[in-house]
Parts: sequence; C-alpha cells; structure tokens
Amino acid sequence: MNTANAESFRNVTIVGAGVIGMSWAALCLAHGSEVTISDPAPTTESQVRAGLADIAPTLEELGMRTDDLTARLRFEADLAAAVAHADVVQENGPERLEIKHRMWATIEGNAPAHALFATSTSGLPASEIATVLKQPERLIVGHPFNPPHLVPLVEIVPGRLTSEETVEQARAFYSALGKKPQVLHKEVPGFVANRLQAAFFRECVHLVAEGVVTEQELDELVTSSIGPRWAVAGPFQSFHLGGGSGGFAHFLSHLAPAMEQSWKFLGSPTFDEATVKLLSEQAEAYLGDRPIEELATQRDQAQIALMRALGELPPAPAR
Ligand SMILES: NC(=O)C1=CN([C@@H]2O[C@H](COP(=O)(O)OP(=O)(O)OC[C@H]3O[C@@H](n4cnc5c(N)ncnc54)[C@H](O)[C@@H]3O)[C@@H](O)[C@H]2O)C=CC1
Ligand SMILES: O=C(O)[C@@H](O)C(=O)[C@H](O)[C@@H](O)CO
Repeated sequence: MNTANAESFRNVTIVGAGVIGMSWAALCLAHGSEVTISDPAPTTESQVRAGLADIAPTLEELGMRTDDLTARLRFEADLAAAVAHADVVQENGPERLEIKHRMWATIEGNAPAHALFATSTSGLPASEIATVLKQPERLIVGHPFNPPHLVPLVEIVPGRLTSEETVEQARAFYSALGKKPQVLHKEVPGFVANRLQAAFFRECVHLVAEGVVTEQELDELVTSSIGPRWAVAGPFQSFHLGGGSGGFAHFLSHLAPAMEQSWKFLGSPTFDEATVKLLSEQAEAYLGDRPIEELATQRDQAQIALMRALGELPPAPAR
C-alpha cells in the first residue's frame, strides 16, 4: 500500500473470519495494515493462523512479503472493542440480514467517525443493511469474489443513501489493496457478478438434476470452453467475434433469435431434498477424496498462471 493509503487505511477490522474474512485479513496484512479480527467462534485464532499459513505461498507468488505476515495481527472477540480504532471495517459475517443488522448497529456505535464501513455480502443491498444505522451514508457493499486475496474484482455497490465520499473511500481502499473495484450504477439484489453466476449455476443445477451431465462432466465442459473463453473476452466481445466479419450486428440478426428461443427451455430447478441429495452425492464422488486445502492451492496456482498470462499480474518474482 502506498504511503498515503497506508495511513488512511492503517487499521483494518475484519468482522467474521471465515472463508472470506480470512482471505481479506491475509491481503490487508500483506499490504502492511494493522489487522484486528473479530469473530465469536472459539476456534478463530487457531483457524486463522492455520489459514494464513495456507494462503502465504499464494501471496508470495503475487509478489507480497509474508515473513512478518502475522506481526500486525490481533484478535478481539468483543466487536465494540475490535472496531474502536478502525480506519476500515470489512464485515464478513453470516449472510443473514438480522445478524448483519446486529453487527452494524454495534459497529456504528463504537467505530471512529472517519472509518469506512464495508460489507462483503454476496447479495444483500446496502440499503437494507443500513436501515439500522443513524448514518446510512457510511455503509457500502464491497463484494469480493472468493478468494479476495487472489481474484481481482470487488463490486462496489452503494445503497440509496450511501454518500459519494464513501464510494470514493471504498474505491481508494480496494485499489490500494491491488484489487479491481467496479462501481455499479444501480443497486440490485445480487449485484451483477452473482446474478450472472446465479443464472448460469441455475442451468448447471438443472442439467445435472435432469441427468444430462454429471457435475464432473459439466465442470470439464465449462473449463474446456466457456471458462477459457470468458477469461480472455467477456460475453459481449465473444459474441461480437461470433458474428464474424459482421460482428455483433450479424450475431444479433443471425444467431440471437435462436438463442432467444432456447431461453424457453432453460430450467428452473429448486434445491429441494431430492436435488440436494443428488448434488451432494455427486460432489462427494467427484471431489470428496481431495482435501479442500489441496484443491484451493491447485486453484490458486492455476489462477495465478492464467492472470500472469493475461498480464493481470506481474511476472513471477525471481527465485
Ligand atoms: N464464501 C464465498 O464464496 C463468498 C461469501 N461472501 C459473503 O461474505 C460473507 C461471509 O461469508 P463466508 O466467509 O463464506 O462465511 P463463513 O460462514 O465462512 O464465515 C462467517 C464467519 O462469521 C462468523 N460470525 C458469526 N456471527 C458473527 C458475529 N456476530 N460477529 C462476527 N462474526 C460472526 C462465524 O463464526 C464465521 O467465522 C457473507 O456475507 C457472504 O455472502 C462474499 C463473496 C464470496
Ligand atoms: O462466487 C463468489 O466468490 C462470490 O460471488 C459469492 O458471493 C459466493 O460464491 C456465493 O455467495 C454465491 O452466491
């Protein structure tokens, strides 16, 4: 983090140290922030320290120092005390509105007046979370993709009352962490990336539930087609190229009508008991024999190699 930002965002409180909070903590520590983790789970400290050790090799691959990664780390289960000196509060609690309401009421009552208030929520509008705040203009969504220490995007989604100052503060914070913040023009539930992911995953679930493909077959189909395609060119650019020399205009006239017809055949599955049972059994058969940590390390290494090839990351540090 550069000097100006280092001062502005020196003290970061991570509320909730699960999958996302742990990753945010690692990234903030690697950028030199003083990080306070607040999580009531009794195993928080041991789990965070083990998780940081798992994440450290990826941070080193990304060119960050990890030799003193935990030197500026402390744990404070009492949320009021944990935010008392925060410059930034990044909340990563359970995706339950009533829990976020309780957390944010406590945070607002105890954090400094200048602190940035950001929630990692996957889809709850800031406008709904901020109903418990006396100053709703302070709260903003800073929605990362898992894992935040690696995947560049942070969707910044202001609520109806979020101030422009808060938007710029959030943009500066995530930029200082080396992220790619994108500010949405309108607040919609699920924001953009997760709405796209939800629409896509609904059809994934439908195709597996209908027995068209297995989970493993679907994953392999995606990673040998759409995955690499969208890693280098988004949907609209890809279909512009799909229109050949006529570009997107030709795609729209030639291929879009058939696509519109296909929308009628898309599924609308539900996570009912039978579907959950089927999906769980297939996931266990497909992935159950490999530790999550091993899969996560493999994912990180492949993601880094891809991001390097795309120029989104600097070359590997000299060994
Ligand atoms: N898992 C994912 O892929 C992503 C999740 N998110 C969002 O991030 C947030 C956290 O999600 P995860 O990390 O996956 O959940 P998680 O279940 O892994 O972690 C939640 C943590 O919150 C803690 N917690 C519960 N009550 C608390 C309280 N009152 N105060 C402080 N901490 C409390 C729990 O002990 C747990 O460690 C959610 O809002 C989720 O929608 C956002 C992007 C991706
Ligand atoms: O996929 C991600 O990392 C994020 O977009 C998410 O929010 C989570 O996957 C999950 O909450 C999807 O709804």
